[in-house]
Amino acid sequence: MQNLQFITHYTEQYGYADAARLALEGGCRWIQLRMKDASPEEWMRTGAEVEALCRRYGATFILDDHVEWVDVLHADGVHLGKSDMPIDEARRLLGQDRIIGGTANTLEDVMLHAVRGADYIGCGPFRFTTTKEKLAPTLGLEGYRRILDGMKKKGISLPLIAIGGITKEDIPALMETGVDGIALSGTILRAGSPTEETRNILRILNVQQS
Ligand SMILES: Cc1ncc(COP(=O)(O)OP(=O)(O)O)c(N)n1
Ligand SMILES: Cc1ncsc1CCOP(=O)(O)O
Ligand SMILES: [Mg+2]
Repeated sequence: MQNLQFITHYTEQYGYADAARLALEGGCRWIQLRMKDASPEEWMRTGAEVEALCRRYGATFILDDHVEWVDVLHADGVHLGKSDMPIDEARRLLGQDRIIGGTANTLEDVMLHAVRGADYIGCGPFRFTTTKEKLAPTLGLEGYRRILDGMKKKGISLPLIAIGGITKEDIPALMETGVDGIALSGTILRAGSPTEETRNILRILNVQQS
């Protein structure tokens, strides 16, 4: 599993597919297409575009929320939160070969996802972010330490990626907590060059993991 997931977000400067392309050009190989409030037509059009980009770069392509479009858009999987389809139901529909990620804010969330058959956990938010509305309580570094320690004690070894308001400067300390990777949107999209920023972030991540 990759240690950097880029999550699309619409900005004045970049559309969803442009954002994905910039992250891919910078070396990211795990893209989540997240388009809150997009119409089914936009999902089909942009989803096809991002799928083609991911294939060209050999990247993993997952959808936010929409289990029903994983097959249609030839996605590799889906990311599901608390108000989305339960992971065990998605697993029954998608089979063992698709990737299913689950959102967690507590150890209890992680335990439920583990029992229901998630492949990885998106755990956060690390800190406040404007990219998502209705945020769960922020975790900070201590929150990740606590959850990872609980997972160890329970014998849960699912990959856990940190998410929410993460900046480049946060990466060393976050990786020190033992998380397996990070998911980013704003930090990459706000950079002068999202492609160069992605490259720099991957460099920091890979130094941390070597
Ligand atoms: C990697 C990752 N982690 C968490 C989330 C949040 O998912 P969810 O709680 O369903 O919220 P929305 O993204 O659907 O607004 C995520 N998308 N990706
Ligand atoms: C989708 C999501 N879930 C929790 S925080 C978040 C947004 C992450 O984006 P950013 O890196 O811009 O804070
Ligand atoms: Mg969701």
